[in-house]
Amino acid sequence: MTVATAVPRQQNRAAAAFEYEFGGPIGATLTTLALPLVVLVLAHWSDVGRVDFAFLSASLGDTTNSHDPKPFWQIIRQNSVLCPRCNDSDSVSLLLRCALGVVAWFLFQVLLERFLPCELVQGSPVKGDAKNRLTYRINGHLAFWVTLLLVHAAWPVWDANAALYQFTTAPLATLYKYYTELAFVTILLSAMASTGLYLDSFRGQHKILADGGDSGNVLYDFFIGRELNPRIGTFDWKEFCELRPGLIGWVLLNIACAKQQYSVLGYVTGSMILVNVFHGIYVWDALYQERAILTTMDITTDGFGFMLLFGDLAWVPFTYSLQARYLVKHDPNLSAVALAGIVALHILGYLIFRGANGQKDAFRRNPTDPALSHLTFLQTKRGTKLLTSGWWGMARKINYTGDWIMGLTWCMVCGFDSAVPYFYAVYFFILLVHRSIRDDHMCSVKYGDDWETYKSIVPHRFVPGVV
Ligand SMILES: NC(=O)C1=CN([C@@H]2O[C@H](COP(=O)(O)OP(=O)(O)OC[C@H]3O[C@@H](n4cnc5c(N)ncnc54)[C@H](OP(=O)(O)O)[C@@H]3O)[C@@H](O)[C@H]2O)C=CC1
Ligand SMILES: CC(C)=CCC[C@@H](C)[C@H]1CC=C2C3=C(CC[C@@]21C)[C@@]1(C)CC[C@H](O)C(C)(C)[C@@H]1CC3
Repeated sequence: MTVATAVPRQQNRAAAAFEYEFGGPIGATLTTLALPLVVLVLAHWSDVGRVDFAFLSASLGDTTNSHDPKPFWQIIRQNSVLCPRCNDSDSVSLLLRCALGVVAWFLFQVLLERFLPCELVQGSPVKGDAKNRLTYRINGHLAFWVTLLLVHAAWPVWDANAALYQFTTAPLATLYKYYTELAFVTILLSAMASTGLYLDSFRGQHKILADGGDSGNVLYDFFIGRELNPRIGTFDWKEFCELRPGLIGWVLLNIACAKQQYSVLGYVTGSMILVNVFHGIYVWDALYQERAILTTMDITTDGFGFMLLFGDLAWVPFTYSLQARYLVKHDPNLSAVALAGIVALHILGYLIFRGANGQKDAFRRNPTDPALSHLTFLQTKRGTKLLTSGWWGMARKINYTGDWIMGLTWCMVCGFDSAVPYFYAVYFFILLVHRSIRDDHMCSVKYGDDWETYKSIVPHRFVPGVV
């Protein structure tokens, strides 16, 4: 059987047009402009608890917004720093305080990454070159716990003897109060950082470009990312941004929402506790398994551009915490039986997610691991093996299915009174289907006919025997 030799795009560009994704330059540009607005509109909708366009009309945003300061769009419309008639000193100082807070948060996580004890782990061969492997500092799990400890202990000491919900007046409630403004500032700084990384990828010949990030179109390359592994010394921008400030910030925003709910209702609801536990487990798992990210497509294949940087720093913390923000003022009053059923479904999703990702990561790290000796695989011309039994014999992307089931339970725990919390389930479904198509294409290029053989052995993508 002859195997088609995949020719990297650069060598092949002269022969064929560049293979754009995400709708090419126009799609990438529209996405770049639209996503930040989606973050801010979702922050408003989760606060008012419904799909609401009043802030677009003459009437300002929801006047029942109990938290102060005003929602972002009211600042925009009322002499904010972005308006020529700016004379509201409050909005200027607020946005500046938020900018300082976001930068301080990022640098705090950098310090933890740099100075906490770490394990040095080799990444996958860069673009398949076995002689070129990067070293990563793995200490995200420790950074997670050190952050939570400091955030809750560095201010008035949290009285461990107090009832579970007798929170101190820690600044987490402030974090919630400035949520929308923090999102706006984070988006702005992400765009600035993306621009810097984009321009930096033109400096020096040592830069290794991602296959998909060198189209020559400035708008597309800015979105998708030119450089594969942007680094400052041993500091890896892509791995750091994907796992630290955004994920850990997400947990802090959730806790801030729980504290805010307590200050509004006088107690924390079962749904709010569950959302914090579900999301906390998800982030903890990602950091506990930090090394597993080194074999994912974001690290091995995708460039680091606005999409990933904005996704890591703004989209994840401020969109993934929507359920917690919604629950601050909207208690679905779910019964214990309903909550127990949601917990059972979440456990099922987690077992599939962790089982599949853990099996593939262990197999990639050591295919001869005795614990995996019961599994069958396809030896490919590329040199790597493809699992054809176990989780990866059931469906080609069963890890996505487990992840989506967990995401669905995050929505369900908010009840069924509003569509707003279900944004995540819809968005995530679209993202995972699109991602599976991208990965299928990349594996087809990597493995040629062997990938077709694998697909004949494992014909279904998400649900065994179904789809
Ligand atoms: N919460 C969120 O927003 C998101 C979560 N995720 C989650 O991240 C996790 C990782 O997903 P993702 O990064 O997309 O990549 P995957 O973990 O799905 O890995 C895909 C790669 O695995 C390898 N592979 C594919 N099939 C096999 C097989 N049968 N045996 C061995 N290796 C195989 C291939 O790489 P190679 O052969 O070159 O090693 C392929 O490119 C998923 O659980 C997903 O749900 C992902 C995106 C967003
Ligand atoms: C719409 C938009 C801005 C898209 C950008 C996509 C990013 C939000 C996601 C791309 C891949 C991601 C991963 C995770 C979070 C979302 C992004 C950045 C992840 C860190 C979540 C936790 C998981 O355990 C994970 C480590 C497997 C996962 C890696 C991919």
